[in-house]
Amino acid sequence: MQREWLQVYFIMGSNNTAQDPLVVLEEALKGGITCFQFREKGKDALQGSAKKQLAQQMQKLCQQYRVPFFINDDVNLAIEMGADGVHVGQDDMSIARVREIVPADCVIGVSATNLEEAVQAHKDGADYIGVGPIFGTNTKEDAKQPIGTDGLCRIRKQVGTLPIVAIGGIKLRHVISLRKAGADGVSIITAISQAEKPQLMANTFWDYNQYYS
Ligand SMILES: Cc1ncc(COP(=O)(O)OP(=O)(O)O)c(N)n1
Ligand SMILES: Cc1ncsc1CCOP(=O)(O)O
Ligand SMILES: [Mg+2]
Repeated sequence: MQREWLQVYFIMGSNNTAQDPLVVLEEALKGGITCFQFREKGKDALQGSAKKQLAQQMQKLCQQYRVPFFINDDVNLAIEMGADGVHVGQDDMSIARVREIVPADCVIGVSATNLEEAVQAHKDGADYIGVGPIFGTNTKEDAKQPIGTDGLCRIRKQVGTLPIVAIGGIKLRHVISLRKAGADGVSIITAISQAEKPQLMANTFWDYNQYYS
């Protein structure tokens, strides 16, 4: 995995926008997102073939723009579709089991909500960790307490050069301080999926990251 993939890591499912999610994704891709995660869960989330169809359409768009396509939670769907990566949390399939069943080149991302989980995910061989929530978020109902930029800093000090993406309540104004605290990039749902102009917003996230890189 290239660390740069984590710079502007956009996540979305059909319920994160009032618009056509494919239109929003294409705008975000035009704006320069560096990775995309399909996260279809929560209220009114698509199931079965409807979920798979949307995933396939999104994967195709990502391929057109040469942006890696990851899947959240659903490791079997990721394998079936040949996704570039899969993201699992503390309550999802174990890293060891995921590693056993995915192809060798499939990236495995793991969530860490605190220092202990981060250190354990590093030991267990995660390719990157998603650290957060950093700030308060309304997007994830079961989100843990925000750990702030300080929490991120403490984790960076314990995991060496392991790639880290920060997540949770992230807006443009947070990018520089999160990069300074040791994140390789930011993971965003609402700030892009509900932006008036998703392309412009994605592009500004990209600019801020370039400023730091
Ligand atoms: C990049 C990234 N980081 C963290 C998460 C959260 O994963 P998880 O804790 O499993 O929660 P859900 O997203 O499944 O509700 C993520 N999806 N992506
Ligand atoms: C999936 C996830 N994991 C921790 S916070 C979060 C939600 C992030 O969404 P937003 O960028 O809208 O706060
Ligand atoms: Mg999960």
